[in-house]
Amino acid sequence: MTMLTVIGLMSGTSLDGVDAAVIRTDGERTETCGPSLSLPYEPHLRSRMRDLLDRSASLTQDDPELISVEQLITFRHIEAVQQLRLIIPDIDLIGFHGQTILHMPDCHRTWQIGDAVRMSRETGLPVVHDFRSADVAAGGEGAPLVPWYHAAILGKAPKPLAVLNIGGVANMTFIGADHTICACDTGPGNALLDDWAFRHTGRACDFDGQLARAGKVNHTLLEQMLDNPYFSRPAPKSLDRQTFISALDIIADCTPEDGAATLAAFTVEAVRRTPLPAKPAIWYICGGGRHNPSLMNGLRHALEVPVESIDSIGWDGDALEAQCFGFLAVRVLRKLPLSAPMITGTPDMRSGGRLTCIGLSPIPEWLFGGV
Ligand SMILES: Nc1ncnc2c1ncn2[C@@H]1O[C@H](COP(=O)(O)OP(=O)(O)OP(=O)(O)O)[C@@H](O)[C@H]1O
Ligand SMILES: CC(=O)N[C@H]1[C@@H]2OC[C@@H](O2)[C@@H](O)[C@@H]1O[C@H](C)C(=O)O
Repeated sequence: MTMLTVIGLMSGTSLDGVDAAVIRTDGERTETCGPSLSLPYEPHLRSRMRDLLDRSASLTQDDPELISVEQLITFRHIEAVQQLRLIIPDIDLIGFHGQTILHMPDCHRTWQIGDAVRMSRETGLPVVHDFRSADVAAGGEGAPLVPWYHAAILGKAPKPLAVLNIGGVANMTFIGADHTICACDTGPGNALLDDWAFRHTGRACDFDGQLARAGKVNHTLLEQMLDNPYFSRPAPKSLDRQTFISALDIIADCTPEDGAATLAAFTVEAVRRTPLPAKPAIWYICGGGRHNPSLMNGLRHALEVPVESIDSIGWDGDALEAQCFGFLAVRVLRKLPLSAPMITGTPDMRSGGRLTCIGLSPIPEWLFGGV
């Protein structure tokens, strides 16, 4: 199979910025991972994105604020591509996830913003995007999609294992001794903690878990948060960033420290309660939440098996999601599955994603000829 050099781009539910990574892959194997970077969104843009999330269910495509925010985040993604191309000029393809502003798989709706036409025009590269729509249209959860990548990169690691990505929302991939996969969103990741920290400290997150460490978990309020059928529902299942936003009301009267401790415990306890086919021998943690010692210590205590950063086995836990959307972009070109019953809950395996290619001349043979 032809190996392509791809830039993967992810703007996650933390709303913190764009993660971008170069990967050389054929959509089944990864030959090398190149440089990666993160470009933060400036605080005003973050707050405009938050406002959009609050009214996303009633937004229309022609909403002027939506269009304006979409252009700003697209511009930031283009900057990320330009910076990576200064290091690796020869790029074949871009995998552009965009920013999720709404995720309602029960209504067959999921919505990622990001202007793929502009991305293709300004970079002169083919762009794969809209990774989730075909899946929800087919009755799937539309997320998580990263298990394909976890399975590819951890093929040789001893099983059973689990990978936990702590982004705005947290999601896990379980890979059994027989290599079967089970995957789902576990519950909140950092998003609630970020919102709480911002409200009380003006900082974008509970930096190094300092607030949570200084507080006490309020177990009564924690149980109230966990009193939700989501946590006993079997996988596959997925979440919108805002699903558990009422937790912030539940802890409204807590001190900033106790509120943060209780939210960190919420993230951890949701992972502990996730129904799994077997107990993993080890959990590998990726995503920004692994930088928060309150979350990592909580997980180590709750899961009773080794809990390690995925960096400990040579992967960059901050770049993994961006690499994943580079990997998935090649799967889209090759029409390999993005959906599967055990991952997103579709009735069968199927491909997805869309290709946008503006003004490319000549069109490379591998693009439509099959890679
Ligand atoms: N030093 C740190 N201390 C505490 N939290 C941290 C630290 N560094 C990063 N984080 C957390 O990680 C978050 C960013 O994580 P990440 O980049 O994985 O999110 P994301 O890309 O939005 O993920 P997803 O797409 O999975 O939702 C920040 O919003 C913050 O909460
Ligand atoms: C709808 C959506 O954007 N979901 C994201 C989000 O962020 C984490 C979690 O919720 C996960 O389900 C997914 O992202 C990862 C990259 C995925 O699809 O695997």
